Amino acid sequence: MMSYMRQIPVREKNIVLIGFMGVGKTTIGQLVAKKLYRDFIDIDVEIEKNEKMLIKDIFSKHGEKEFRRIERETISDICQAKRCKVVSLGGGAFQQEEVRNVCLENCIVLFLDLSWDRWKERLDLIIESRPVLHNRTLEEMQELFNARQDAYSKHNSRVQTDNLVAEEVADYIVETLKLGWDLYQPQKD
Ligand SMILES: Nc1ncnc2c1ncn2[C@@H]1O[C@H](COP(=O)(O)OP(=O)(O)OP(=O)(O)O)[C@@H](O)[C@H]1O
Ligand SMILES: O=C(O)C1=C[C@@H](O)[C@@H](O)[C@H](O)C1
Ligand SMILES: [Mg+2]
Repeated sequence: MMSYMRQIPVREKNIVLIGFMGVGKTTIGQLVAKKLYRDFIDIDVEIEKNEKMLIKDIFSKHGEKEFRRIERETISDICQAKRCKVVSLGGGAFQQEEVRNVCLENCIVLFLDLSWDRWKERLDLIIESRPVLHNRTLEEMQELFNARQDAYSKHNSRVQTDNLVAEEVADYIVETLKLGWDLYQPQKD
């Protein structure tokens, strides 16, 4: 018997924002959702709601490995079960192959790209609530930033955000969507 792949129509696909911590996934995701009249889901917020704990407390009480398990399952469930959402991932989520696969198979994955020099200027805004940055020197943060770029390169489209405020990035995304995406199909792992 023939089996058919269940195809999700492009306009119903969730839009997933990826990129390093602090590039603006949460801020811009909220704006894009509003402009497209879609619901917004922030995976970090979802995890904190479900676990009734702050992420930094999950890290300190249960460790990063357990956080990554919860993160992977949360993303997998949402990306397969939901449609028409704007979803912002946490900055480390795309390091996991299973997360990359479920997002790229079911959603439109959009990479928010920010240069290291611009990122450094945001450090004070985010450091307190991002346990992954704690106890790291600036050089070690840069190593992490560089090491993660390979995973972020698996996307359907990229926005360079260095010279744009959040509202401008969101407008750019919405305009591009209206005009029709120029989507790449990244190589599978
Ligand atoms: N385009 C932008 N220009 C200037 N500041 C921005 C921009 N986007 C976000 N910010 C600021 O940078 C900080 C981090 O943004 P945000 O929390 O949205 O990042 P994130 O990518 O969701 O991080 P994480 O991966 O840790 O969840 C916030 O204080 C936000 O106001
Ligand atoms: O980049 C990371 O590894 C993280 C980013 C945040 O969004 C949170 O998901 C958590 O603090 C880990
Ligand atoms: Mg965020």
